[in-house]
Parts: sequence; structure tokens; C-alpha cells
Amino acid sequence: MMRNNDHSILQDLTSAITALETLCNSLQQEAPDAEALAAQDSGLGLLLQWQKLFGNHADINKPAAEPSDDLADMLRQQLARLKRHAQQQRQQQQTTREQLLQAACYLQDSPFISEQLTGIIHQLENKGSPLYYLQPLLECYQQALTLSREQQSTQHELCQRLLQLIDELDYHGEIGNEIHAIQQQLLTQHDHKALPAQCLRLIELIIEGNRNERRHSARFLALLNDDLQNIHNQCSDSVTEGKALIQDRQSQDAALAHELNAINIDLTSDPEVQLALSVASRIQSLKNIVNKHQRLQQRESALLNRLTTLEDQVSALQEQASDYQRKLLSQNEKLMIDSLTQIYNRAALDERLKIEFERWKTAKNPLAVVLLDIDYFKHVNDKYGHLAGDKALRLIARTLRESTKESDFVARFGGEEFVILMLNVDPALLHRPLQQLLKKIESIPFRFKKERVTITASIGATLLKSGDTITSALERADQALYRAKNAGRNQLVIA
Ligand SMILES: Nc1nc2c(ncn2[C@@H]2O[C@H](COP(=O)(O)OP(=O)(O)OP(=O)(O)O)[C@@H](O)[C@H]2O)c(=O)[nH]1
Repeated sequence: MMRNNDHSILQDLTSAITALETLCNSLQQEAPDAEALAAQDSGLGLLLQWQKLFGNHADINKPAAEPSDDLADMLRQQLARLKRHAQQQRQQQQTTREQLLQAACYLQDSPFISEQLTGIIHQLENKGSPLYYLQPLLECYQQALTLSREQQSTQHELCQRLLQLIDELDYHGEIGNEIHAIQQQLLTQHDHKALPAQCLRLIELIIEGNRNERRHSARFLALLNDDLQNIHNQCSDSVTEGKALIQDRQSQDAALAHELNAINIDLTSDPEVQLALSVASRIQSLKNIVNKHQRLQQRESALLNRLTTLEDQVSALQEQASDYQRKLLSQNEKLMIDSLTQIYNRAALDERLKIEFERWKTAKNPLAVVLLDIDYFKHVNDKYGHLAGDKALRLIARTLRESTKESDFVARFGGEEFVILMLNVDPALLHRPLQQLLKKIESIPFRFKKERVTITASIGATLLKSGDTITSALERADQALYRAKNAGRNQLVIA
């Protein structure tokens, strides 16, 4: 007869054995450590005791022998110990999995993502056994290290190539000096963290240098054009002169021939033969002169032809030069336009600021520098995507252009920031158009992902004051913008 007590021991033991089997199975899959081996041993010991008690074919309703109270107690203790151990094992596995997952995600953040790594992360997230993935994860880590080393050597090669290219550059003045400074940095630096920034700065300098060269060549072409015009005028004058010369000669020749003819007629009617002979010889000489004149005339005519051809060539050259100049002008215009918003860009702003600042210094007409920055634009990008952000930038730029006066200068300063130069503005009324501008932006009916979205902007503005430089005015406007942002955004601050 089985006691109630023993029956519950049997049930506990049955579930313990099931837990133990699971534990043993999982331990067999992984490289077991000393503790796991001990757990295996005790688990096996318990199995032996179980077999001693109930035989090989365990049936909880038919025990082979009745267990004593002592044995039951002992088994209960072992059972509790094993439960604790299994719990510890589970926790340890969970921690290991989390750590491995973290390591795998960290590796994935590096530029060495591989399909293998993605698979591992997927398995770990789906509660796969962590130790099983340690080896492939280590392989990924090694791969990342090798690639990192390779990247370093690529950076070194890039650095060397950059130095070679710099050698080929031929810029002078400020640009030349800065390029030289970067060259020195590249030659002396040991790590290449600054390489991307240096490359970027070099590209900016080359673009600036190019722009300067374009301006120079435009000036050169304008001078060339003037010279050609000069030559052209001279040629035209020569041709006119030549034509007049020929006409004069022709009428002179005709008159001379007429005269000679008359003398000839007179003389043939004279009886004194001697005189006739001498006059006849003079007439012959005169005829010779006329012949020479005719040849001269032919030469002059040829010269005139040559001059006419020259004039045509010069005209064609002049047309080409004008064409080239027009192309350069339009290229220059394009370099000053922001490709996304089609309003002026930073380079155009720099140039215009210099001009307006000089004008302001002499004429002292009020000049306002206005900085406008879109509020929480990162959120727009993050929530609706970069393309939606681009669309918003285009629309806001158009609103700025359409809502300001023709004489105002609107440019994209960079990112989501715009600058407006307001000329001849009434200082007492500056806030009015700017407040209206904020209202207009707020009321643009943006619609992204079928959702009505309101976008606002903040403005920091300032009027140029005596003693100002371009930088000090821009800094003051920037501080005002900062205050407008801090005041809750969609605000105007005039400093
Ligand atoms: N779509 C798009 N986004 C840009 C462009 N240039 C800059 N941005 C984004 O503009 C955002 C500017 O973010 P932040 O400087 O944090 O400013 P903000 O989110 O507008 O916040 P506050 O200015 O403080 O109101 C960044 O997400 C940039 O990626 C661009 O040409 N197109």
C-alpha cells in the first residue's frame, strides 16, 4: 500500500526527472563547465536512485520498493538543490544570451555587417542557446578586426594619394596657404580620424579656387573681347579707307587717259613730225605710268579682299568670345544656386553680404540680417522621411521668396536654415514682415503620409549697427535665433 506522502514524492520526482533530462540535454549541446558537469553527475546519481527504487521502467503507480522516510527526505533535499541549480543555469544562460546579443549588435553597428551576423542575432533574439553561437560570433569579431586593420591601411593609402593630388594643385593666396597647411597635417598626423574632414575641406577649397579662376577668366575674356572689338573697328576703318583710295585712283586714271587721248589727237594733226615724235614718246611714258597705276590698283584691290576676309574672321572670333562669356556667366549663376531649393546658396550669400555691407558702410541705409530656422525639422525627417523633409525645404524656400520684397536677398544658409538680407527696411517696422513670414510658414498645408502636418520656424534678426562687421552681425542674429528657440519656437526675436 502506497502512502500519500510517497505518492507526492513520486510526483515531485517525476517532474524533477523531466527537468533534469532537459538540463542534461542542454548541457550536452554546449561545452559544459565544471558546475554543469557536477549538475550532470548529481542528476545521473538521482536517476540511479530512481532506478533502484522503481526499476528500469518507471511507473509511478508501481514502485519496486517502498521508500523509507529517510530516503524520501534525502530525495526531497536533492530535488530542491537541483531545482536551484537549474534556475541558476537558466539565469546564467539568459545573461550570456543578452551579453552575446549586445556584442553581436555592437558588431553589426560597425561597418562589417555580414549575413552570418544577422543570422546569429536572429537566433539569439529567438532564444537560441547562447553558447552555441559563441564560436561564430568570435569569427565575426576576428573578421571585423581584420577589416578594421585593412581599413586603416586603406586610409593610409588614401592619405598618400591625397598628398600626391595636392602636389598637382597650383593655388596661391589664402586658398594656397590653407591647402599647404592641410598638406602639412597629412604629412605629420599618425592616425587618420581627421581624414574625412580634411578631404571635405580640400574639396571646398578647390571649389572656391575654381570659382576664383572662373571669375578671373571671365574678366580676361571681357578684356579680350574689348581688344577684338578694337581690332574690328580698325579693320573696318582700313577697308573704308582702301575703298575710297581705289575710287580716287580710278577717277584719276580716267581723267589722265582722257587727257592723253586729247593730246594724241592734237598732235597727229600737227605737220611738224619731230615734235610729234617727241610728244609721242612722252605719251608712251605716260601710258607706262598709267599701266603701273593699274597694277597698283590691282594690288590694292587684293589687299582690300584680304582685309575683308580678316574682318570676317575677327567678327567670328568676337562672336565666339561673347558666346564663351555668356556660358561662363550662366555657369557662375548656377554655382550660386542651391540645387534643392533653387534659391541662392551660401556662396552667393557670402558674396552678396560683402557687397551689401560695403554699401551699408557708405550709404548707411538700414540693412537687416535675418536668420530663419525650421523648428523640430529632425522630427519631420525621422517621422515622414528625408524626401518629405526635402519637399518641406523646397516649399518653405518658395514661400520665403514669394513673401519678401524683390529687393530682399533670400538664401539657404545650409540644412534647414535660411538667411534674408532686407535692404532699406524701416527699423521700427522690421517685426511686421517677419511676423507675417512666421504666420505664412505655419499656414503652409503640408501633407505627409496622408497626414496634415504643421511646420513652424523661428527667426533671429538684427539691424546692422555702427562698428559692426559681417561676422558680428551674423553672430548677433544667431544669438537672437537661439533665444527664439528657447522661448518655445515659432518665435521672432530682434536683437
Ligand atoms: N530632408 C533634409 N533634411 C535636412 C537637410 N539638411 C539638414 N537636414 C536635417 O535637418 C535636421 C536638423 O536637425 P536639428 O539641427 O537637430 O534641428 P531641429 O530638429 O530642427 O530642431 P530645432 O532647430 O532645435 O528646432 C537634421 O535631421 C538634418 O538631417 C536636407 O537637405 N534635407
